[in-house]
Amino acid sequence: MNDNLMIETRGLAKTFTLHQQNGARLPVLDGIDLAVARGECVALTGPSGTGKSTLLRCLYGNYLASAGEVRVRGADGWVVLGRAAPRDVLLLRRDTLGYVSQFLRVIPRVPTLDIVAAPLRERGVAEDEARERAALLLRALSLPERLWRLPPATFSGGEQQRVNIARGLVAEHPVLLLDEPTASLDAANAERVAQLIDVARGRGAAIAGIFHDVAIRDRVATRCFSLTLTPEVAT
Ligand SMILES: Nc1ncnc2c1ncn2[C@@H]1O[C@H](COP(=O)(O)OP(=O)(O)OP(=O)(O)O)[C@@H](O)[C@H]1O
Repeated sequence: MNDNLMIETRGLAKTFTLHQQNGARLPVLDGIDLAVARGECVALTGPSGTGKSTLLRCLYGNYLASAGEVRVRGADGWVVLGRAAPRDVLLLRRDTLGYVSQFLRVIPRVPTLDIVAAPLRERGVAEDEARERAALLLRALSLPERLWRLPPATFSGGEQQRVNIARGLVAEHPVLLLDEPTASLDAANAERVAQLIDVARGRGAAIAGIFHDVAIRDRVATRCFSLTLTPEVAT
């Protein structure tokens, strides 16, 4: 097996069962074999509704596979997400799997700097160092320093997205899952995020992401993984 592989899916399928719709079944992913190695940034591509976000959520363990499996290389070896104990999935998320969703989940009254530093503190990094590293990232993302002491609830969409990215990148997880990390950003800020993605790849992170903006995708992705509509959805 390739020593550099960090994520692997084998025959992954995901079908949603819609309980509110008389149990209607919606097949979204089928037979997905995806492998992402250290230093790669794989862009998930395909038309709307082909399951790009669903695939990312399966890789994070938010959605369980209907068939096949998702494996992630944790600190102590491979973990099969569907079979792992909840505690092991939490440890994997703390130490290995970073996820940057499109929108920041705002925690009332917590200042921006603490929101960004939290993943480091959860891993036992001392308060001062955690804040220093958080500040470095916020500076790299050009978030004005006057905002760092404020909770981000009232920030603009682009400011909130940069806080979210800083929080997702700060712990330098070996695997990064990025769901449209530049969707709300102007070109200059999108380029700053692209530079941070390059830095993460440079330290050996394995990255899978959704980048609707073709220019950004071409800028950051080392290759594309294309999804197509499953036959049942296409008809
Ligand atoms: N939790 C869910 N329950 C039921 N159906 C879902 C759920 N999540 C996603 N779907 C369905 O799965 C399909 C794929 O959705 P998904 O968001 O993964 O697509 P996508 O390729 O990321 O789309 P887009 O490019 O438009 O964001 C859609 O038809 C969606 O309605």
